[in-house]
Amino acid sequence: MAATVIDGKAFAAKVRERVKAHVTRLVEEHGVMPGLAVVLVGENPASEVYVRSKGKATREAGMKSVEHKLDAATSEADLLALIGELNRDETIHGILVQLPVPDHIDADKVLAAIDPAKDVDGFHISNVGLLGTGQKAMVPCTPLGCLMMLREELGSLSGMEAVVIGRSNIVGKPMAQLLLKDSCTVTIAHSRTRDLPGVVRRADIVVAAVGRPNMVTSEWIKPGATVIDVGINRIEKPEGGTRLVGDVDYEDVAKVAGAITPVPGGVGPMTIACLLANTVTACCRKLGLAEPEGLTA
Ligand SMILES: Nc1nc(=O)c2c([nH]1)NC[C@@H]1CN(c3ccc(C(=O)N[C@@H](CCC(=O)O)C(=O)O)cc3)C=[N+]21
Ligand SMILES: [Mg+2]
Repeated sequence: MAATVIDGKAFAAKVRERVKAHVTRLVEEHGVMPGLAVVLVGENPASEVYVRSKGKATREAGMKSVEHKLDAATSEADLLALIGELNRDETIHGILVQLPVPDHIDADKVLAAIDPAKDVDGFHISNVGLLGTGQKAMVPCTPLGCLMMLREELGSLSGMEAVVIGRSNIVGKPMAQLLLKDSCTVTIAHSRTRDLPGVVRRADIVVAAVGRPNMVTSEWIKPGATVIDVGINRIEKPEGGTRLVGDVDYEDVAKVAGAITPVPGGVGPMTIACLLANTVTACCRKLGLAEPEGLTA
């Protein structure tokens, strides 16, 4: 039986509608328009595409969108000064500094300078610590989007075996925390894991976030498992040009999985929807309002 395709694009559209409804309420009942600032340092064509689509999605949701494009030679001090201004700006509820930043800038220092309450990426150590101790945090957008899709597809995740492939601070580790919070038995596997296929074969839920095109194949997958593909790899096509593929060999894995996310059209659109969701959440928290329904973990 062929796997169910988890339509991230369609689900993201639903989340964005929810975001829009909350934004309308915030504007009409509280006179506050949530604002998101995205900061991009240097020229990277892929990053510029993401920044543009984030800005467009933000405006479509009825929110304020501010983009700061800084020269690649911008000093760390100037970037920190801009973050300070955005921290103090009452019209800005969310701040995202697009990663990676150029080598002469210390990313950890930059992330630590963002007001944790405005840290819509959830990368500040204070949010990392809050999430890790089960407290109210800002949750990183990609793992949050993956969790929303898993809950939508599977209902309760309680007791399930989850294997996260990849141990990055932006996906693997926070993903594992969220799955643990939903009472999964969680394994974080990575490049040094012995018998990676054998470990992944135990999983009811597989989240692949390694950055290796088509690495996960059908022999790794327990029949019926739910597979979330976080990879976004641009590869050369034999006939010229490039195409986007995930970390999962989609055609192959779809033959045995119960459900699978495509690339593109899976995790990517959900990441952007969750960025908007986090901006609304940050705004609601600042105003002392209840957590916005359907937008948090
Ligand atoms: N501080 C920070 N936060 C981020 O969240 C962040 C970042 N830095 N740096 C770059 C990555 C990348 N990223 C993506 C978001 C959406 C898609 C997306 O919507 N992708 C579409 C396809 C887009 C295309 O065709 O290129 C899809 O998967 O369907 C992709 C990638 C967020 N990132
Ligand atoms: Mg790794």
